[in-house]
Amino acid sequence: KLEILEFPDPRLRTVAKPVEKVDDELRKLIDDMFETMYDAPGIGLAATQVDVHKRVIVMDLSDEKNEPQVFINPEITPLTEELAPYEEGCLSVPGFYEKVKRPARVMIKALDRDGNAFEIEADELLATCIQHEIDHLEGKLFVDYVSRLKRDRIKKKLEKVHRLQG
Ligand SMILES: O=C(O)C[C@@H](Cc1ccccc1)[C@H](O)SCc1ccccc1
Ligand SMILES: [Zn+2]
Repeated sequence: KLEILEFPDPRLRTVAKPVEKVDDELRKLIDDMFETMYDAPGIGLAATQVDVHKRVIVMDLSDEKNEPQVFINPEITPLTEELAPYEEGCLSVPGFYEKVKRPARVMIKALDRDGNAFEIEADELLATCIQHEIDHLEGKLFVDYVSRLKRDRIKKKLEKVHRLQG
């Protein structure tokens, strides 16, 4: 299992670099990310969250936890101006949930775990989750979409928890 960085850790603000080579070493990272995500548990995880600054995302939205999806060097294009709200959480901001509005339908182009290019259209939870994960690769967190006041309160509460953990 890999350790998940927690807000306000400045390493979460790193902009991830594109993957050069989809090789066995990268596939080992991907497998470790899936193990970490399923254990958390979560439905998505970006490499940034485990302090690896490469453009790699893993996701599994299925109830049975048997539909793993990998997005390497993802590119996203909104397909509508319509925004859809969702009560988002984040494994890097444990215990906090805030309403975030994001484009309701997006096109995603990425490489899969074998390095093959693919393109999918996403809506609903898939659209929300992939946009949340791509934000991580840009060093952005869902708390960046709430007021400074709310964000500072969340920061103070988590800093206290981290102090108590020693
Ligand atoms: O990136 C993460 O931290 C994992 C996120 C992914 C996510 C955030 C917001 C909306 C959808 C997905 C979550 O912590 S995974 C936990 C979860 C499970 C079901 C629905 C929403 C979030
Ligand atoms: Zn997150």
